Amino acid sequence: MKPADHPKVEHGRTGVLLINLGTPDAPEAAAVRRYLAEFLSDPRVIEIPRIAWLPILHGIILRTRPKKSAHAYKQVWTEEGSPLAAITRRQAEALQKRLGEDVVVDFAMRYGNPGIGQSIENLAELGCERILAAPLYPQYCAATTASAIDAVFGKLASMRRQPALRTLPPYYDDPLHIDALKSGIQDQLAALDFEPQRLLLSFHGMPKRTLERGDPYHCHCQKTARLLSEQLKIPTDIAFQSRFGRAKWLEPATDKVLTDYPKQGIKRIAIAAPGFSADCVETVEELGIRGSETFLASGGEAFARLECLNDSPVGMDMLEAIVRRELAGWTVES
Ligand SMILES: C=CC1=C(C)c2cc3[nH]c(cc4nc(cc5[nH]c(cc1n2)c(C)c5CCC(=O)O)C(CCC(=O)O)=C4C)c(C)c3C=C
Ligand SMILES: [Fe+2]
Ligand SMILES: [Fe+2]
Repeated sequence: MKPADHPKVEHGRTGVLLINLGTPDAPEAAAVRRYLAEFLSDPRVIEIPRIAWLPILHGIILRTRPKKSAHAYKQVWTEEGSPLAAITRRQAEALQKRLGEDVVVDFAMRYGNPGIGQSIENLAELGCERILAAPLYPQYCAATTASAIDAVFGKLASMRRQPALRTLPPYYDDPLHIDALKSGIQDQLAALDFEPQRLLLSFHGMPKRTLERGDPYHCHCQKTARLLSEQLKIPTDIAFQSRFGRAKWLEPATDKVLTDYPKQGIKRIAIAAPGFSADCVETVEELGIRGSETFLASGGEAFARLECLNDSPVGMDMLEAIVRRELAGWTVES
């Protein structure tokens, strides 16, 4: 939201900045290349010494991947743009309505547009002297959460008049989050009148060495999955998707699990992605299109991809509650 679009400019206000990963501006190779160049140059994402990584990135990856990824984005693109951008915008609009005019809610993307720096400037221009930066990643990961927060602090480092800052902690095991996931899954299964033999919880993968170096992401994913499966009456499994590069990634890999299920007599499954607060190319295309094809080609018979919490009422109830909790003592009552 630009300052001019917002009705009131006052001082002493509070801003909430919802942050997600980011997405290309268009489903075309050139736009995907710009986005991937920024994303994959981030040392929080690729932890290989720059001198070794940059020639691979520019010499190989950015020459081959944009075309392939653009094909995936084309299949999921909507009238409102990339699903991730459209849903994050709707989440910000819905939260703005719920929090009222004392708070200014905006959203930003770690890579691509709207950028974190510009969004913080806009909030400051609107008179926000206190900002809650809320990376919408339930599980903490240095590649996602820390990178987003680094960018927030990086912007503040360039400001003469800094706002006060709070950051939303990870909410992977928050009962409000587990409850919302449970309702989202149960409601969708009921609407589809579908009883899966197995529910696969697919999280975005990470190189295995990040776990060995102490990143809590893997533990956070395991805990979300365990708490959720304790609440549901369906047998669940966990898997990690979206492998990238040659290093060993967290296992088991989602595509391997989907190939193996039918061999074990598991032919009716649902798949959910509780590591994503909004549907995106990784859930709609990788799970919903390619994952379904893999499972059915391996002998599976029925496959349902369940949507993320997105801006659903249960998802927004949860987001409103965890945001209000962090704003306590600022301007809105918790
Ligand atoms: C939810 C948490 C995420 C983690 C952890 C994560 C790690 C991670 N990702 C890559 C490489 C790629 N990820 C891509 C897309 C993508 N990743 C996440 C989230 C996490 N990534 C989201 C929400 C998205 C979707 C963006 C969208 O526009 O819809 C992509 C781009 C798509 C593609 O080309 O396949 C890449 C590349 C690495 C290397 C990594 C950990 C180090
Ligand atoms: Fe990713
Ligand atoms: Fe992917």
